[in-house]
Amino acid sequence: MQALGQGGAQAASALRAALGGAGVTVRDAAFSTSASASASTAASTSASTSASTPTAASIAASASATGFGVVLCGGCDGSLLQTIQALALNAAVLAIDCAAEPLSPDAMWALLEAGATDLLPWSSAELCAQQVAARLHRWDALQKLMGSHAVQGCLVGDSAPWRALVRGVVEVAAFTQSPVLITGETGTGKDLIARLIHRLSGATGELTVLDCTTLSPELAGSELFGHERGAFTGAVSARDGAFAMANGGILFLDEVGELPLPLQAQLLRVIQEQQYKRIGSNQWQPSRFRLVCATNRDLEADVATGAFRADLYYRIAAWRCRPPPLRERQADILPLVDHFLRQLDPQGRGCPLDRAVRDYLLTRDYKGNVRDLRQTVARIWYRHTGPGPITIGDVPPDERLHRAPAWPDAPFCDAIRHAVDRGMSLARIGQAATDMAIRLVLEQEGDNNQRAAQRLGVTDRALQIRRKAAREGETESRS
Ligand SMILES: Nc1ncnc2c1ncn2[C@@H]1O[C@H](COP(=O)(O)OP(=O)(O)OP(=O)(O)O)[C@@H](O)[C@H]1O
Repeated sequence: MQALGQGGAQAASALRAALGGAGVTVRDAAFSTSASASASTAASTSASTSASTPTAASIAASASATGFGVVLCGGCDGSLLQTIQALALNAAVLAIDCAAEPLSPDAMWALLEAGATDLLPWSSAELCAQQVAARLHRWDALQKLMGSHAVQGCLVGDSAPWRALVRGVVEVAAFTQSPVLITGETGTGKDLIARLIHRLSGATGELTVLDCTTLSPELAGSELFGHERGAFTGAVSARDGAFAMANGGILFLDEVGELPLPLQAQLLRVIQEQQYKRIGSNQWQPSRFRLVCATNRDLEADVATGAFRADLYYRIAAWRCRPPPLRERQADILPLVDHFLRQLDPQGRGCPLDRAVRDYLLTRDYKGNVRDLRQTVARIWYRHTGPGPITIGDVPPDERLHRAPAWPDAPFCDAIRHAVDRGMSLARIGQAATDMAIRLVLEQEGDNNQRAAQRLGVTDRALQIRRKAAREGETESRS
């Protein structure tokens, strides 16, 4: 372990040189030296994200594309966490622990929570460079895939929770062979995600989809295992089952939570042994498939009650993902509306919406999530005729029942009444409402100032100033 201290700049410089040897292009090498003995050294891959703090020496370097950062940490303090937070807004950040004493687990978690994507211990410049290079190349490949038509053309959405989900899905699909369990409410895109996993997995075989709700006990065996001719009455010819069809590809078990217990046992055996027998045959047939399952049930609760086998659950849930419901990613509503309108338009151009329709679509409650939104858009589109934007009159009469209640609504009035009764001034009430709105939107947008400002209808700079004032206000009230 090399302590950075006063040698921080040299260590960063050695790493920078070694990164060149490991195939990473260092784009910028602006140093600012450490002010303290236990200096942190920050290396960022993007010139625009180079940052130095009073306790950090920094270099800026570049992997290949933009958007990667490497931060050498000689300790962990508030200013370093702020540096990482700032870098993480625009870059995937790799932190390297170069402290004389290894960072404590709490400090490591703090770095990850501040936005570091990964954390490595410092060993030597050469080994670190290889580790950094491997991660940057992976992140670069991941970023390219995320921007590819295969992903962008099918999964619409740019909100922070949606992007985090897609990043995880793309990574597990393209770089592992892990089974995937997709859980989530109806209409959140589980089926689309399964199809995306198949496209990115590099599997040569087909995507075989089996809806477990349609598996009747009488037919399930044949559906899964296939049968020989004459195996039972009505088996006039031999037939392949799902395990045969999925060989070399992906078996997608939709609504896996509905699988009856006896079939769960049979499925487990096939997964473990990677072979099966057709009904009416004694011969084992090999089948290698990747398993992707989806359900809107709480399978862990089903395991607890015994409705779902624990051993099967841990087999199918090696990697889990949960597409968030639409209410947790409202920023995706209008892009989805636009996508569906272009799909509906025979010319593929889509159609603008007037403000009232936009507001209606943004505030409506979508119990069926994206499917519900798509159907709503289709119903409005079919009523629309002639040139010009879609107007509020195009919303079908029965749809209007879903209109969100007028705002400010009763809970809002109650909250204000409560504040007034407690003797709050107008200025204090206004400030609290503004601070709350900012906090909520920043949470939803993963602390991205630019997107939050856009949603709140203020400039980037204005939001930064407000946030700074709020932080200063908090510090004052604490002291
Ligand atoms: N991110 C998205 N981008 C574009 N279309 C989407 C997206 N998410 C869902 N959809 C569309 O919404 C509809 C429902 O999606 P999907 O069938 O994948 O949901 P699901 O979660 O599998 O639903 P269920 O649990 O009811 O089977 C589909 O028409 C799908 O194309």
